[in-house]
Amino acid sequence: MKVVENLSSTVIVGGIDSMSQSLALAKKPHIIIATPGRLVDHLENTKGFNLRALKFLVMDEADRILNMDFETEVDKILKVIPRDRKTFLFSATMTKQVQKLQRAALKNPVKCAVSSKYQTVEKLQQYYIFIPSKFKDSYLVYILNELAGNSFMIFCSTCNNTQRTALLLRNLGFTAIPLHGQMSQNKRLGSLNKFKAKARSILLATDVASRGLDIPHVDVVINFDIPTHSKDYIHRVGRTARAGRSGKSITFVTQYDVELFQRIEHLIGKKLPAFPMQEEEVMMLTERVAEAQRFARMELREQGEKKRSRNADDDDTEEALGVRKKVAGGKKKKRKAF
Ligand SMILES: Nc1ncnc2c1ncn2[C@@H]1O[C@H](COP(=O)(O)OP(=O)(O)OP(=O)(O)O)[C@@H](O)[C@H]1O
Repeated sequence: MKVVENLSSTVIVGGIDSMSQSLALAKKPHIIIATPGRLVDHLENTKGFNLRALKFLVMDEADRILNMDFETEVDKILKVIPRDRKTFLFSATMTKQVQKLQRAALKNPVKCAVSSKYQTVEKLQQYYIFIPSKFKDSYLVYILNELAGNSFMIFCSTCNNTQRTALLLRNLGFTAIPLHGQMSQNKRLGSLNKFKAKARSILLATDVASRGLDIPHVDVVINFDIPTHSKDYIHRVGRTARAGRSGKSITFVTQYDVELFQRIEHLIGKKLPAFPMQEEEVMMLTERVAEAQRFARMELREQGEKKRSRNADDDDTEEALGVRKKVAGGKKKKRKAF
């Protein structure tokens, strides 16, 4: 209780404004919320800043932080904080590898779990579709039309595919916006805010958005590219059906993804039903989709060239040049366009 009463300030250390962060840290805040890399940067470069008085270390999404991706950063942080502290690890999925957990340097650890196996919430209706890889885009458009009126998060495996798919959908009149690691912090926040404010109904993202985002109005999660690590499935579908609400998830399974999908079903201990579809209706979309694919490729190329020539990050599809107009005859079409 004493700790809570004494809390006077919190600093969030993320993004790139290092100077204002340094000023905030100089005021000796009680709570610092940071990514490991940014924290190490301040520990090494911000005069007078240290963590010698630290009492509590909290790792949210701990399995990710203890992963080898953050090895150097976490090791550096653990070296400069007191051994005598309380450490809390949180995550919907936790690594079983003792070796990794040992890295958090726990003493007499206590584990609290809401379930002994990985479970998704009851109000989440989970489906899969088994389709040929070459028709993925057409099936996506079909599903978006079928479930029109909902808010969607669509997960792709690469930044490039996220950007391409966003352009494709925009060319077809959907209000889609991308979010991925090749976008600047400002652009990412911009995308997120437009989606949060319901100004855009489709957020396309890499796994950068699979954890931690709490946007209550997400109705449907689509795994357009199946997650390679099955635990990521749990985090991705957890973006919908939050806090007692209901939601849907649809996982695209192509001829190349069967094994990964079986691993997901094994992990969640469930056999998923197929999402009902009218194949003939999907096939009727292929021509329009092929045209939009062609323009999306052109836009992607134009954006790449613009970026190279200006060396700027021009990564928001909303700034795509006039190619979209050529598809839509200069007018922005409404959703459920066909
Ligand atoms: N006890 C509660 N009663 C009602 N709503 C709650 C309660 N606890 C949390 N919530 C709400 O549930 C939502 C999800 O909470 P939170 O983002 O903390 O979950 P989480 O476990 O960190 O999720 P994840 O790590 O998967 O992103 C939030 O909108 C939060 O306000």
